[in-house]
Amino acid sequence: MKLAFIGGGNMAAALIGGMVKQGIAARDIEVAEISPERCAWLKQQFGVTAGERIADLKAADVIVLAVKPQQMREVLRGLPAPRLTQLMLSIAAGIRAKDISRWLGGHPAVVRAMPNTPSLVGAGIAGLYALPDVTRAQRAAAQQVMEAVGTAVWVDTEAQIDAVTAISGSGPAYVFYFIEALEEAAVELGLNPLAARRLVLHTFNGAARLAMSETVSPAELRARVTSKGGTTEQGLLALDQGAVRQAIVRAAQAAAARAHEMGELFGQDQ
Ligand SMILES: NC(=O)C1=CN([C@@H]2O[C@H](COP(=O)(O)OP(=O)(O)OC[C@H]3O[C@@H](n4cnc5c(N)ncnc54)[C@H](O)[C@@H]3O)[C@@H](O)[C@H]2O)C=CC1
Ligand SMILES: O=C(O)[C@@H]1CCC=N1
Repeated sequence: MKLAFIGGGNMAAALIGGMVKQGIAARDIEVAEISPERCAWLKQQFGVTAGERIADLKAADVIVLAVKPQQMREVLRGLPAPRLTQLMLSIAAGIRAKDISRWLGGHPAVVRAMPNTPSLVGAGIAGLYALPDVTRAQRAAAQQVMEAVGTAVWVDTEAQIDAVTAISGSGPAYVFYFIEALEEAAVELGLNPLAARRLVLHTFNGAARLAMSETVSPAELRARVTSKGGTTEQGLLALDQGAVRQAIVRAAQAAAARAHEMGELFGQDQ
């Protein structure tokens, strides 16, 4: 499968890096990226072709739209739309499939994907949504692209892509935030920064792996750590006093609301 990326920023690099690591040939990936420095970095890092534009866009089986939501309209309006028939796979937050289709002169083959940056290490999770006229083969191609770097799940309504954006698209940032905070605490408690990082990262990795391997709920796993009258109980009490659970729920709600808002703001024609 030949892939053309439009935009070679952070998320595109996570996808491309993950694909190359999984054995997808770098010669099958071409990137259109307006920053010459970024092009040089992409070439050097992954061995892919990168330049201001894609020499033969028609030759790509899938075109991955990986620019910022606010750039999408202008970028799509600049494509030779009537000559393009292949699948457009947009990873942009908020931007609706029908807007992408309209900006491409009524292009029917649009799939929205919401990946995340752990794709770089083959541990991504992506949500997928297809316009009704997307063929079975095109749906399979979209899924294949995302599964090259992790797992993919189809959602039934486009609004659910905003939810996926808030949970797993933005999610790694919430996790990194928690990691940063726990590392800070470790250092304040007297551990050296190197030891702090190792303890925290292994704790996250171990807890995530345990949760994925067990059939019991995270709540049950938490209960198994929490000895009556012990240390964890005091730690969790402080989290509850700080309303951390509610803050996490609010964070996801705020991210989903912004995804919806970006769709409204950047999906308009002027
Ligand atoms: N960063 C993340 O974790 C995730 C990002 N996304 C989506 O991916 C898209 C890209 O996000 P990031 O990679 O984070 O942003 P970014 O700013 O790192 O990447 C955007 C890239 O597009 C390039 N660009 C701008 N105009 C262009 C044009 N006309 N032609 C070619 N390249 C152009 C920029 O130079 C930049 O390198 C966004 O729509 C975002 O919503 C989706 C899931 C996760
Ligand atoms: O922050 C953003 O808008 C993008 C979408 C999901 C993750 N990053």
